[in-house]
Amino acid sequence: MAQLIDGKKISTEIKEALKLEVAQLKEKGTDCVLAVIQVGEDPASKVYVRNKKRACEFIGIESISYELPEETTQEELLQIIDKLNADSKVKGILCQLPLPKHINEDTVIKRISPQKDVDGFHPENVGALVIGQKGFVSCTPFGIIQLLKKSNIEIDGKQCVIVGRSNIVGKPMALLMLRENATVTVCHSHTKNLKEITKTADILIVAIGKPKFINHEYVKDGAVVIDVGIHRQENNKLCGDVDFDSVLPKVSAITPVPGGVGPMTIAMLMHNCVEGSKNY
Ligand SMILES: Nc1nc(=O)c2c([nH]1)NC[C@@H]1CN(c3ccc(C(=O)N[C@@H](CCC(=O)O)C(=O)O)cc3)C=[N+]21
Repeated sequence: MAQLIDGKKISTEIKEALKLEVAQLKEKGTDCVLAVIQVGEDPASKVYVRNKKRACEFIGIESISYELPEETTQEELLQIIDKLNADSKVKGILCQLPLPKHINEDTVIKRISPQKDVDGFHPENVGALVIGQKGFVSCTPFGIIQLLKKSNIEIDGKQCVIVGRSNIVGKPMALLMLRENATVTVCHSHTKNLKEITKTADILIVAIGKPKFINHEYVKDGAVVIDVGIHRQENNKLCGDVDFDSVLPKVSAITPVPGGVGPMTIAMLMHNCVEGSKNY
């Protein structure tokens, strides 16, 4: 029987530990304050932002939200970021992606102070990850490492295949798995013979943004499968990039959607906020 990797449960344990830590920080006079900026009306973003605020409330992190209209100019957004950078009370700044097309995401990410960049998207934090220095690590890949460790899944020496090479998941994921001594292969839209490569994976991490793309033909017997995708289907149910029912008989462990990677992303965001608050 395959092991179901319970992201909901593991994320709750992490949040409970953080709650204690935040209370201790408060006693010492340090408040954790997270600023969350959302521009426009993307419905999926709204759900995620709501979940983040809930997590903050649970842990005792104060969240300040900025819900800005779609027409907000880049200059206006940068001014808000400058103000938050300068506000010593604010320990973390998160600007929900994607941003409207008239705003340059790279410019916005760069403007957030690396010391408050709890998403780990700033080039300084990404660079720190590359060379193994301290810095904020992107929450989704960081959460996946925690899921594997807390599920007692060995990473050292294992063959890890990552499908997807985005800046926020695929690339940092590859670096983190490398740091854990896995042998890492990154596949993407130009990869030839994808199935043959994914079938070599002891640990297969899928972040491609296509519903149920990975079926049993892509998976080796006994593999561990981590599904980063999240899609709302016509019947209103959520599914991932992996065809869960198709691969289930083959895998030794797998993350469900929902209740797998998603809740861990939020838990690691909270972790980063608390870590960031300690630096003040
Ligand atoms: N600056 C920035 N930082 C992010 O971390 C960021 C972002 N932009 N843009 C979008 C992605 C996506 N993301 C998710 C967070 C929580 C769930 C989550 O809670 N998922 C639940 C279900 C949620 C639901 O009901 O729809 C689950 O999988 O169980 C999913 C996805 C954060 N992102």
